[in-house]
Amino acid sequence: MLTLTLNPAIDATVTLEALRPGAVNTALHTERHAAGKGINVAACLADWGADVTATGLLGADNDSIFRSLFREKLIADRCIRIPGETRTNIKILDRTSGETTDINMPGLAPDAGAVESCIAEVQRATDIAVLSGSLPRGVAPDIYARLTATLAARGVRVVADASGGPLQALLAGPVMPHAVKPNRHELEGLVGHALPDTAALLAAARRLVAQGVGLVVVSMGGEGALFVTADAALRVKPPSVPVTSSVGAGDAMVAGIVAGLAEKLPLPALACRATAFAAGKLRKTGAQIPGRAAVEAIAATLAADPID
Ligand SMILES: Nc1ncnc2c1ncn2[C@@H]1O[C@H](COP(=O)(O)OP(=O)(O)OP(=O)(O)O)[C@@H](O)[C@H]1O
Ligand SMILES: O=P(O)(O)OC[C@@]1(O)O[C@H](CO)[C@@H](O)[C@@H]1O
Repeated sequence: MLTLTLNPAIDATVTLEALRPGAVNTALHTERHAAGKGINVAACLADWGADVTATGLLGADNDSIFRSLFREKLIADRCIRIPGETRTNIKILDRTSGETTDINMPGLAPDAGAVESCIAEVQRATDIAVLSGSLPRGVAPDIYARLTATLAARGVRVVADASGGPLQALLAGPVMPHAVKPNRHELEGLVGHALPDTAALLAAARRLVAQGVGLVVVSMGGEGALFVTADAALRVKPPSVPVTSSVGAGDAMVAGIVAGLAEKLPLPALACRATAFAAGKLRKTGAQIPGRAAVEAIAATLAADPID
């Protein structure tokens, strides 16, 4: 399996006792991780034991943290290097409220040649390709739609985790992805209005399925996720686990979906596995899951309940 991250990031996580805007805040602790949505998915899949390739666009001037991650987790590095530094995104963890504040930078502006080289790397995918995250400046919003058309024509299943214009363009495109994982906010952005309850989220997910998306997973943070196909709609409530950082929980869930699809799991088992991947990640900062046995143990405690 292969993941694409056109706009990766180094996540600088800053832990504070309590965030006070407008004041001098003294950090308790800081950590830096190689990240970005597709890189996070690759890291979780590698922890699961999957054979995974990461491609995307990395700034050549600060790629050592990514090289270390790829080496440590045995992820095949097919990322294109471009001049400059990969962006650093700030993640502020407030210990008192438990909330995270994200400050995401725009990232590098790659030239057309680098994007084309990256597109060529994506075409090496053989089974499942994960297209994740925002696009760097200057990249056309229909890139995920175009990639999906060429990948699907070769029988590669596309799993997409996008938002805004790239998600709109993907779902307006001629070929639907195999699976998408919008969070509540991303789905609201797509349909253009609030989705205040489960019934509204389910109706929006069903419209995407009717359009041809095989599996729509709507993630709802601490409220769990909906898993919707043409045949079934399930809800999985997350286990109650201590949350160190929810950054990348959605990416861990995407990794769990991919692992489930790769093994052709029936929908209830796939839904529990994806939720277990996310729960396993929550204990740690950075995209990582605790390993196969621990994730399977979490999944065994979960239930996928039909909804309608
Ligand atoms: N506070 C939490 N408590 C329990 N489970 C959580 C919590 N936050 C997230 N999860 C689990 O992780 C899944 C994905 O989370 P979420 O909906 O926040 O994804 P996301 O918005 O895509 O996240 P990100 O962009 O940070 O990766 C949820 O469906 C749930 O199973
Ligand atoms: O700019 P994007 O691609 O939307 O989001 C980037 C990002 O917030 O997503 C990951 C968490 O999902 C982080 O590792 C990273 O900083």
